[in-house]
Amino acid sequence: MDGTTDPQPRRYKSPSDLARAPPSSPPRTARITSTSTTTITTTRRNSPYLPTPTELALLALYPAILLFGAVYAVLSPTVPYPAAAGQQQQQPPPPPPSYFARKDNLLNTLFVKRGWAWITLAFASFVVTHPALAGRRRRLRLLRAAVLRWALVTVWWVFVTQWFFGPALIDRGFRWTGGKCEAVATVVGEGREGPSPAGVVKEVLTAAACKASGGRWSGGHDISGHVFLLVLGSFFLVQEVGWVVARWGRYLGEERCVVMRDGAVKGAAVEAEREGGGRMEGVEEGVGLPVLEALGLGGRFAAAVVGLCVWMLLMTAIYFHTWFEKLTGLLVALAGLYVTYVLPRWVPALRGIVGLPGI
Ligand SMILES: CCCCCCCC/C=C\CCCCCCCC(=O)SCCNC(=O)CCNC(=O)[C@H](O)C(C)(C)COP(=O)(O)O
Ligand SMILES: Nc1ncnc2c1ncn2[C@@H]1O[C@H](COP(=O)(O)O)[C@@H](OP(=O)(O)O)[C@H]1O
Repeated sequence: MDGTTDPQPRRYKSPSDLARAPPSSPPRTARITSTSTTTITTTRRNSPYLPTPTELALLALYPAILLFGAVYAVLSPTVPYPAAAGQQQQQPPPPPPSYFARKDNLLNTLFVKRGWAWITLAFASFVVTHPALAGRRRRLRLLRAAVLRWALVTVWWVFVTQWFFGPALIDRGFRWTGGKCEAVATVVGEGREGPSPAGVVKEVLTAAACKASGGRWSGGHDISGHVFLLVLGSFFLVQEVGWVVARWGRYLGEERCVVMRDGAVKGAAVEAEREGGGRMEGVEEGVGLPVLEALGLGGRFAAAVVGLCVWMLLMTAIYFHTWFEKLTGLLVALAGLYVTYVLPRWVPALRGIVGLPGI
């Protein structure tokens, strides 16, 4: 079809018409159609302020898993509900209803408890080996931005679970909501060991220190660290691997949109090409490859790590915490993901530093 001879009145807006619209306008579903004498490519314009439809569909899996776990825990006769309630009673806890309800299950001790190291390893093996990230100039630029995004999510993981200028945010949140370390049996440490009356409150600032001193961390809102880490880590890998492979193999007909410095809204690839970095020069083509092959070894390793995260998230959803603690774990992870992957789409200065995966 020749785009120059169109007797019909125009039913669509041109890219420049759409770009001129104020950035605060509601998410658009208009189609941008660019024509040449030989091909027509159609791209859906998405809001730069929100994840794309595919990203939203993937993100929706997380609350769906948490909801499924909560419903399963209520309906299953073998799962005591709420699972965390056992921690609040003096009696010995009931036997675990399944292997994965045990805190010492192998996947928990070897995978989740070292979760950030696994996620980092999967990410590193993908970015170092995947052919889509080849090409001299491209490689350096893409690697630098990818490592900066890794640093951003890693800082968020550190602040939330490990250290935030003192106790981590999870520990601070627990104390802000009235939580305390109660002595339950014996006091260990400070050179003495002996019985301590149950219920005595000890001045301890972190869950780990409380546990180490033989106390029980109780009374506050305990954001689920597992839900936080598993959501943050798995979606980080989905972003870093997914966009690179999807663009390389042209699996997705959708594009992330970005706000340019002049306020115009454009497809992310258009911006990259303008700056001379979007074309995959010197990069082996991935079009037509089955997805498993296109992922490469590093991508398959990352996919396996994502699979384990999803499985362990389901186990946490069924056997641990209250639904509200799991919900806050999810929200805190989503906040970090938004800042790393969506904020740069509408803040050009930030995009100039951390870039977008695959662009
Ligand atoms: C991306 C960088 C590219 C550089 C390439 C270099 C290549 C390096 C190759 C491999 C290095 C892999 C090791 C990287 C280390 C990165 C730093 C770490 O992640 S070390 C920390 C490991 N620890 C964890 O992962 C702990 C995870 N656990 C938790 O956060 C918590 O236990 C919990 C939140 C899951 C639960 O809390 P709890 O109180 O209930 O236990
Ligand atoms: N999927 C899972 N498998 C095993 N244990 C889990 C788990 N999810 C959460 N837990 C345990 O439940 C407790 C609270 O988890 P979190 O706050 O990280 O979500 C932690 O116990 P411990 O801290 O005693 O190991 C953690 O190990």
